[in-house]
Amino acid sequence: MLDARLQVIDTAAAPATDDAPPSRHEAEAAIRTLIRFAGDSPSREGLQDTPARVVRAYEEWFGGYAIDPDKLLERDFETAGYDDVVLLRDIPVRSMCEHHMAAIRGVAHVAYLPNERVVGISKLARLVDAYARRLQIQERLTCEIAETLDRVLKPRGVAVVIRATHECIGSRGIAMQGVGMVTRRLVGEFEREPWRSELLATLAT
Ligand SMILES: Nc1nc2c(ncn2[C@@H]2O[C@H](COP(=O)(O)OP(=O)(O)OP(=O)(O)O)[C@@H](O)[C@H]2O)c(=O)[nH]1
Ligand SMILES: [Zn+2]
Repeated sequence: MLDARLQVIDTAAAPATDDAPPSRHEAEAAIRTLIRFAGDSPSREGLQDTPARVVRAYEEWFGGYAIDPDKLLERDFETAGYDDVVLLRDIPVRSMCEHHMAAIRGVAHVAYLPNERVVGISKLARLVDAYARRLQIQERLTCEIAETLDRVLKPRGVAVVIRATHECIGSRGIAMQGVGMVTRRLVGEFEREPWRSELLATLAT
């Protein structure tokens, strides 16, 4: 009995390393701390369920860590002779900036030049989402999408362009709404003419 009690106390007191995933209980306690930091009371009726809701929301916003992006591209198909650009436009980007944990919202355009194999277009949108739903800077998000598609599918070229607004600029700090950031990563034949100009012209329309 005493041993069991000591064990519980020991576990609770065990120092968590920075990288170890916390329990749900610890995550909810952290939200209660932030509510108090904001100046409100976590025991107030309207806030009582908020820590559990926020933790559930985190599981959605950061669900990308549980996804293996390579696996998304595992199933491919023959091109059936198609060798021109495949471009999926306006894929919604819902991410979080790693500096402020504030929302990044925008769209991604993902293009590739097939090399005998193509993937289902939903997989391109899933690939964007898998990397977006992590703590990100826009530059890394852009590169990770392009490099994964290049490495796994091995097409002749890959291009990823992201246009997004950052809530950390819109609602705090410099507090400027509507400032857009554009990033792009061109790989393989898209780095060179004629595909480079063709792609950029297509995206401008
Ligand atoms: N390059 C890049 N910067 C980003 C991104 N998201 C946010 N930032 C910037 O990251 C920077 C962090 O700079 P710090 O000076 O450490 O943070 P801060 O004091 O909150 O900066 P301010 O936002 O200028 O008040 C800020 O300039 C943000 O605008 C991103 O995706 N890419
Ligand atoms: Zn930020």
